[in-house]
Amino acid sequence: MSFRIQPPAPARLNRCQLFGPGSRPAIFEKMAKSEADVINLDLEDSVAPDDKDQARKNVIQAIGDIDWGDKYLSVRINGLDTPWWYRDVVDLLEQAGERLDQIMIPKVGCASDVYAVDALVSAVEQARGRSKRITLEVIIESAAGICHVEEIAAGSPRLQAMSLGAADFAASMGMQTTGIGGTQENYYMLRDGQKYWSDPWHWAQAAIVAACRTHGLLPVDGPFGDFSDDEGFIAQARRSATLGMVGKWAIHPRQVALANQVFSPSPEQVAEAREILAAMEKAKTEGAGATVYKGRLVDIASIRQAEVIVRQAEMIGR
Ligand SMILES: CC(C)(COP(=O)(O)OP(=O)(O)OC[C@H]1O[C@@H](n2cnc3c(N)ncnc32)[C@H](O)[C@@H]1OP(=O)(O)O)[C@@H](O)C(=O)NCCC(=O)NCCSC(=O)C[C@H](O)C(=O)O
Ligand SMILES: [Mg+2]
Repeated sequence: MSFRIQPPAPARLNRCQLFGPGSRPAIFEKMAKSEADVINLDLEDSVAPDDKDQARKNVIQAIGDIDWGDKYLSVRINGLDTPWWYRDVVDLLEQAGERLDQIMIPKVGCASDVYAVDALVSAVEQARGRSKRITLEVIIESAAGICHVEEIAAGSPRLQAMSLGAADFAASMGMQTTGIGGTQENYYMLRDGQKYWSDPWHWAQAAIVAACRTHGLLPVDGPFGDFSDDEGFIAQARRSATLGMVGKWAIHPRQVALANQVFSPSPEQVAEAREILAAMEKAKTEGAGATVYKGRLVDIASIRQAEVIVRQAEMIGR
């Protein structure tokens, strides 16, 4: 281990982030009643330009009016290349109540983007005497974003989470795709005439997970566009969970339960992790740093792996 100890990510559940357009207030109550851990009210790409001002007003009102329970409440502002983002930040922090937890910044390309929003948030918080410190989440969804992912992850002490936005990422990279996330028809290896599909999102996800883990942030997988394809969503989510991501976006309510299921360790996984910890505890009393569990080696690194799963289980009360 480096002399610098890896900081822990915020200890809160982030298995599913349910999105809804700020221009569609009729669904806000339904979002609040969902099983999602995080709610993202959107002012960005799901809102048409002519609706931006009204969407902002809807969101500000809903933050105060709706009972959001114990959900982490986040608002996605417009990108820093638009004329709307500063007004989003200022109006949210001047007019929305203290129930707001987080601002999500889309299309972040460098650490200065995070700095700019942090500076504005800090000024308005101070001027208005807001007592709750707003946290930030960023979306990596451009070539610049992935190139600068580590400096972005270190960009502000307010940062708690980082998501991959597969749609804008694909566009920025010039990828020949139209589907949002999941298997891409033309991304395959050929052997003996058989196609073996690979995962074009893998490397970007791994880069995001590494940057997040280095700086104590929650790495999150973004949208899966085909909300009629439950199996495809689950497969994508399982790959993300295996790589170390803690959750995934839902762009339709039917995806919420799927994400919660994948990003909650199964009873079998939890039992096995606890058995490994017990086996290592016994090995320790016998003066050993390694032992055999179900015919395979477990050692001190296995303790750290098992602890990841036990920590997840404890957060969901298992
Ligand atoms: C995708 C949708 C437009 C579909 O809406 P709709 O046609 O109303 O769906 P259904 O008829 O199947 O709805 C069934 C019931 O569920 C309610 N509903 C719909 N959506 C939501 C929601 N998001 N949260 C809660 N409840 C919802 C309907 O009202 C129906 O209720 P009832 O009549 O009582 O049965 C819509 O789901 C939607 O707008 N989704 C969110 C889109 C969004 O926010 N997109 C932005 C995030 S993705 C992105 O930006 C890309 C990313 O940045 C990247 O680059 O990758
Ligand atoms: Mg996007």
